[in-house]
Amino acid sequence: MGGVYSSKRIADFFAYESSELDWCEDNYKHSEHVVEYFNTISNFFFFIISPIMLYLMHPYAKERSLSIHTVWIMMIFVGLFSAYFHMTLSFVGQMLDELSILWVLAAGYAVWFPRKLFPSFIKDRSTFSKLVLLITIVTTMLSFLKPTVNAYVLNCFGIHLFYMVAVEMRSCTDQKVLRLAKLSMSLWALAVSCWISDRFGCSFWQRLNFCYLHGIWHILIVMAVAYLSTLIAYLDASYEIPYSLPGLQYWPCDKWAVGFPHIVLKRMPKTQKRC
Ligand SMILES: CCCCCCCC/C=C\CCCCCCCC(=O)N[C@@H](CO)[C@H](O)/C=C/CCCCCCCCCCCCC
Ligand SMILES: [Ca+2]
Ligand SMILES: [Zn+2]
Repeated sequence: MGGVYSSKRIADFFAYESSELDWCEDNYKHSEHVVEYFNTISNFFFFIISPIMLYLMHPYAKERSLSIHTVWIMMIFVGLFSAYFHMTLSFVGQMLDELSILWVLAAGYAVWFPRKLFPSFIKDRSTFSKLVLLITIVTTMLSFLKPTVNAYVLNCFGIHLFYMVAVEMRSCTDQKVLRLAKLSMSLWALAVSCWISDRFGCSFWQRLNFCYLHGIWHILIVMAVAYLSTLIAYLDASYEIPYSLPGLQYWPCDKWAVGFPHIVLKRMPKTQKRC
């Protein structure tokens, strides 16, 4: 590790195009200060969707635990670092982008990983969260060893989440929940196809003069996370706070085919106890 990094100055790690990664979109096409213009501005969706999700999740987080808000607060930083990365294609940008994704995944696992799936030596969520923290710190350090593999490792978490949802849905009969699961899985599959196609099929897309698949991935993945996090939060609420009678609804209108999914608590026990 020392051999790779020691001969470089700090400024080199911040330099434009110092990352080994370069996405399919043409560099400096629209601005001399922004390397990949569409890939940069497509992160705008993180700044729109994150506050909406924070707002929609609030009644559930208030009842369950306010630490749940960490996930969508950290997603704002993912958008920020991702925009910085595509603006500069710098090594620091790449690491900030990838490590912020790692830490948001860690936050998600710490707050939502089902208790019934905890390893047998773990008794409560607080111990599980400490274990997640330890693994995340070690993984953060390992990520500097071979930065080019980081993105593939991160995508493996997507596969794990997909698998967990598929297993959970096998015993589910609620049509609203099944629909949400199908939507999140389809969005994720579409997003990953765009990511892979941009990475490995660039010459084909260049011939078609359409090099925007990575930007489209940004938009689809943030939507997939919005759908998935609500689904997981709903399953969590059904196990952990069943007395609050959680239900699923779409915002702004439940009858529309598309919208932001969120949890409604039909009974607010904490408030009732005080009366
Ligand atoms: C029980 C656990 C619940 C955990 C829920 C938490 C979900 C939040 C997870 C991840 C956030 C993803 C953010 C994507 C950021 C995009 C930035 C980006 O484009 N970076 C690229 C470089 O520009 C980089 O190459 C991308 C690397 C791959 C990242 C893969 C992330 C996995 C996302 C999992 C999404 C859920 C899929 C739903 C399945 C049903
Ligand atoms: Ca490029
Ligand atoms: Zn990106």
